[in-house]
Amino acid sequence: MKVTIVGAGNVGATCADAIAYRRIASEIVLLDIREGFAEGKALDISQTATTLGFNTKVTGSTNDYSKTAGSDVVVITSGIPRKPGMTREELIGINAGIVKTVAENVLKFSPDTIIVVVSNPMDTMTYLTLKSTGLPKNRIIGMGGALDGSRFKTYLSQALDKPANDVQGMVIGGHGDTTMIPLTRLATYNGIPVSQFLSVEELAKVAADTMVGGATLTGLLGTSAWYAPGASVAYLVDSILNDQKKLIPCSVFVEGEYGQNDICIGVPCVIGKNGVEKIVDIQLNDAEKTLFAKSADAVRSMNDALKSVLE
Ligand SMILES: NC(=O)C1=CN([C@@H]2O[C@H](COP(=O)(O)OP(=O)(O)OC[C@H]3O[C@@H](n4cnc5c(N)ncnc54)[C@H](O)[C@@H]3O)[C@@H](O)[C@H]2O)C=CC1
Ligand SMILES: O=C([O-])CC(=O)C(=O)O
Repeated sequence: MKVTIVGAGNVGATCADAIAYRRIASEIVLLDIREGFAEGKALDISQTATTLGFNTKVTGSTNDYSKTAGSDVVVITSGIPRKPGMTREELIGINAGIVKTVAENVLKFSPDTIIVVVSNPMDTMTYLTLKSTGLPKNRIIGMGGALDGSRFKTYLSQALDKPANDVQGMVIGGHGDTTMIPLTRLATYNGIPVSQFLSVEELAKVAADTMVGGATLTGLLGTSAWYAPGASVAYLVDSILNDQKKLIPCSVFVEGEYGQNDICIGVPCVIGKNGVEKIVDIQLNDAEKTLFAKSADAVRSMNDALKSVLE
């Protein structure tokens, strides 16, 4: 199975590293516009093969898409990341043009691929990819919910003082500082509602910390995060390539689900070899429904900014 990752920067290279190390694919191509950069990252990752014990072929390419031919999955991480004090939405002006061109180039050589969109603002870039390529909606997947969920579970585990892998939880809605919806009501510690252990105030703090999880890291690092994002992409790619049918919140095109139409937004999806195989309808309560509708309005209004790019 072949995976191409466009953008060999922090997230792209980390994701390639995780996919190789975890033996998720047999071949990885990293592509970047910076001369020699993707080749360098690929060579460095290749040289971990014997110490980490994988045989995945990892190669790099400077903007030569013919090397990506026949990819089963293409991950788009090309574009600029935010700096402290910025929102993801502020990246739209530069990233929209990059993502649109990259998607066009990728499809010339891998017409049957599934595209995973990572570049921010991710929900908007996912919608742009869907509209500009005209691909069926099951083959365009925005990655955000897997990462937001992993942050949510980390903050929950810290509040509970319990191991992270004993905690279950999900984040739906937009992948934005104000649009994310951590579903605290449904989060559990090994199946026991976390509300049995944490106060309303403690749960509200976990939710608030989760929502600004990316901004907190951007403030600490001076650019946005990459270890958890890269690992989250690998987790998603694994479910596609190995047909694991994991339930992962992803930004996908909705047609009536959760009461919304004509946007890409984070909803729980079964992810397998066909990409998005099912959107799972969770019974939200009234407060959650209101939050989801508000999140969808914000995501929709960002799509208006794409009009000139989509013309
Ligand atoms: N959806 C999510 O959960 C997350 C999204 N992101 C987003 O992912 C994107 C990448 O972030 P980083 O890797 O940290 O940035 P980075 O700056 O480290 O890497 C981006 C790479 O894209 C390359 N690039 C730019 N234009 C290109 C083009 N036309 N073709 C090929 N390559 C091109 C650059 O040369 C650079 O190497 C950002 O937009 C960031 O906001 C980051 C973390 C999580
Ligand atoms: O915060 C950012 O800009 C990058 C991102 O999407 C994340 O780490 O969640």
